[in-house]
Amino acid sequence: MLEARELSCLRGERVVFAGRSFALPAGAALLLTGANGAGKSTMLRILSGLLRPAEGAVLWRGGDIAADPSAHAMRLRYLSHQDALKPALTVAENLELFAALWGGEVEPALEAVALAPLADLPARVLSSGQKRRLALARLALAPAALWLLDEPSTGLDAASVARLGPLLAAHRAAGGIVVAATHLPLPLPDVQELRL
Ligand SMILES: Nc1ncnc2c1ncn2[C@@H]1O[C@H](COP(=O)(O)OP(=O)(O)OP(=O)(O)O)[C@@H](O)[C@H]1O
Repeated sequence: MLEARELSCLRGERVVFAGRSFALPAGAALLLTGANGAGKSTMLRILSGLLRPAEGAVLWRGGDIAADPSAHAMRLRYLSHQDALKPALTVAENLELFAALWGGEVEPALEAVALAPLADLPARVLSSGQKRRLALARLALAPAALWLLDEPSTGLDAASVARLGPLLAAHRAAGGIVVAATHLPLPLPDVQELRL
């Protein structure tokens, strides 16, 4: 369903990676691993369609994602390094912004990341791990075929990492695909690895 075909990426004059290919069927998961600067975040940006590869193509169900970027944007959830929260809005209001775009219920999404008790706090007072959990709550709002996750568990305590397990499993059981860049273990069984 998601295919990377002979992807190469240049940053400035430097080749970050070249000739990388993989194919992921419905329900599959891929871990992007490698040293700092190896190109994990860059690969996620290419898979999201935000960055064009120097060579190669990303295909969804056999069609180049570059042919219809807005259709690709609609099918994905891209969680970058930044949590992209509005600090003055409450925890619930931050999620309502995304619910207005994608649909879904705010309360169960907050419960999925154990943030329901903090729903009325302004996002600016959250700890860094709580901010990450609020970003992750977007995944629980409404289904999307492709999750691209950049270091999803950074800053999370052990219980919060464990809570990612059922979220990821439910997404994959419904045919969703996950690609995650990480240095840390994730609760993601039956996962392929691409070392960059
Ligand atoms: N906008 C840019 N202009 C030039 N070089 C860039 C740019 N963005 C990233 N790079 C370079 O591309 C390479 C890959 O960066 P990337 O962020 O993808 O690495 P990473 O594997 O995610 O690293 P980390 O483990 O530190 O998060 C790095 O050498 C980085 O300096």
